[in-house]
Amino acid sequence: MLASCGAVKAVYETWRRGCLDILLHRLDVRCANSPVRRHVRSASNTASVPPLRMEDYGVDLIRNFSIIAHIDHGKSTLADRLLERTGTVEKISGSSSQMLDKLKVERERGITVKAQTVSMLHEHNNKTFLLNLIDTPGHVDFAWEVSRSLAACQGALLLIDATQGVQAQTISVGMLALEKNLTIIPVLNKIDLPAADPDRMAAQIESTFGIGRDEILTASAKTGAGVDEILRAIVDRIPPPSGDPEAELKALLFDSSYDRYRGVISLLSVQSGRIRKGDKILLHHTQKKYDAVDVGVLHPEETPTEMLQAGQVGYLACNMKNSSEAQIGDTIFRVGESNRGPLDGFQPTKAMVFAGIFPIDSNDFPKLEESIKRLTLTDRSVTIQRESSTALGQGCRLGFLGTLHMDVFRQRLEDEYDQQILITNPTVPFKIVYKNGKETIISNPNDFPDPQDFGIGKVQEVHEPMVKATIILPNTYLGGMINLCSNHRAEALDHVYLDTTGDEPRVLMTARLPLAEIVTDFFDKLKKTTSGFASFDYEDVGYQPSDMVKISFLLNGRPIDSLAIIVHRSNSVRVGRIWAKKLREVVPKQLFEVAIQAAVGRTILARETISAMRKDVTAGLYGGHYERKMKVLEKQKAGKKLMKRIGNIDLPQEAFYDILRSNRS
Ligand SMILES: Nc1nc2c(ncn2[C@@H]2O[C@H](COP(=O)(O)OP(=O)(O)OP(=O)(O)O)[C@@H](O)[C@H]2O)c(=O)[nH]1
Repeated sequence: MLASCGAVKAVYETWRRGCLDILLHRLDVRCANSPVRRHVRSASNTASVPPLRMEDYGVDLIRNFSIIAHIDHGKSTLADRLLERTGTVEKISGSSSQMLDKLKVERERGITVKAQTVSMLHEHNNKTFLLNLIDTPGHVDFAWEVSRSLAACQGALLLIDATQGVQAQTISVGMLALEKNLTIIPVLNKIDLPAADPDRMAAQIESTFGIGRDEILTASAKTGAGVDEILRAIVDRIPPPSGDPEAELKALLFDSSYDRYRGVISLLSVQSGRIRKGDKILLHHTQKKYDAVDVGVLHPEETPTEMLQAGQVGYLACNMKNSSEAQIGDTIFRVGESNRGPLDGFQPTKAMVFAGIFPIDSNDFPKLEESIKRLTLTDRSVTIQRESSTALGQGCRLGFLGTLHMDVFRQRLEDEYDQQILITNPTVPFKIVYKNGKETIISNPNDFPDPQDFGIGKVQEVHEPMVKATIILPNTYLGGMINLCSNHRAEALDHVYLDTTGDEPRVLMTARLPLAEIVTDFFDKLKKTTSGFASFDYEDVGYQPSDMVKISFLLNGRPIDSLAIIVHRSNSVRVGRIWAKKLREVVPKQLFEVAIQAAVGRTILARETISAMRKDVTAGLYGGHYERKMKVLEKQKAGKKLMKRIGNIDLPQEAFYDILRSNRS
């Protein structure tokens, strides 16, 4: 982990600007002089270092692969070892470890949220191979990143912690790789740990994926043991990409980022033909034309090359100023060629969790909106819509792939854009089915129909999104977990034993759960119930009718729109009471009595009362110093700016902050 936030920000900015010498110096990455290492260079000293000749790497010398695994099983650490062992960088240590986790949020939380690409050169049987590695996130919320990355690969290292074995995400990412017909190389990692049990874990891999034990490698990404065998397996087992460099250009745009000087930088995987610096290119989706100003590979930083050809993965800068023009999954053609048969793109992402984001000071909305737009350039899975609230002013309603995704986005807004924000309670998208057959999806509780719209009104019913949850846990915790799921409206609970060897058999449990139940405190409860020994994954399985209601919270009869929530009717009284109590703690006393109510339509579920503040009868009796009085008045005025008015009640911004935070924790 880097020493301080400032240092991380500076390094990150430097990296973005392409001041590579400075970055390499800071990361303590130095070049060595071996024939392969001579390319460990910086873009700024290309005069002294021979450029990479991409034409030397025909498809038979290319291997495109990804590392996939459950969270924390060691992907980024293994990526570091591969970078070292191939001489792409010199020894990685201390602050520069987990080189591919570049974002501050990744370094602080120790998780990968953004897939990264890096090209390495590797000598094998007297030939130099070009290995393109795509490091992917492990958490379910970032499965879209994994899926996109796999589209540019022919093989995947499926990493499994030899002390923990197969976990929920091992299954989901492994299955994703199998679906995409990738060659899987299973690797049991962390064999240096005394608790490692490679034989037992190999049996799990065999029973889960049907992969023979003789195909399973063992390694320690920490010590470097087994890394040479992994490199050998990458070259020997993963098939080279197909594609004819002499054919017309077709390249898949699989990721993009924004550089404030050069505009959009796209990552592409060339499927056929060549793309050269200076080429005139065409993007299929927008039919817009650009000049390829710079092409190259990430080695590990941007290294310009003359061209990229079939089978290769690299970056492209083409003076694209508007990031929405770089559609992820789009095909890049060359102007003047037939431009037929665009490549299969990607399934668009589906936001599973929505929340409103508001500036602490309403005057900061334009800055906040700009920052959100910039940040979404590096994370295209976020959806944005403007939203305005009587309580919180102008803001944006954003859609995320999950609650961790939402939290990471919030942290990136704070870290990278210095924004101070309020974020409302997450809500899932509900489907409103009308009697005339129409359907709408709502992502904001304030759009939920009123109770009178049901029954004889125009609304037929409400549907909520469901997920199929997969939980892997030691047998001891099975009873507790079944209870937890049942308390969260789970259906179709089932379980099978993954293995029956060892002291503690492990169970794979499945259940159908409402998504709304897992976006609140489910993960915390799951951790507590299983002492942190369970792993959890879920997939979307569509909508089903459900008896949902909207709870509004009122202050002296006036609703606070930003606090409204949608819950299942069976939970409404309990949730209404808890929230009314929490509100009582954060709403300051006024000169009059304040009634806090939780209500579904006109039905009051809970009420709390804040008694009136006693008037200070001595106020004004003592003259005091004029300047001091003015100072106090000025201070109050500044404070008032951050106050939000609900009816005749002034609420400090912190009250919203506290209540919204307490509901997330
Ligand atoms: N003892 C030991 N520790 C390891 C090994 N590989 C990784 N670790 C440690 O395991 C933890 C997680 O490693 P990461 O490389 O961040 O795991 P990851 O899979 O990239 O994690 P995400 O990006 O969050 O999915 C870190 O503390 C590593 O130092 C290993 O072979 N042996």
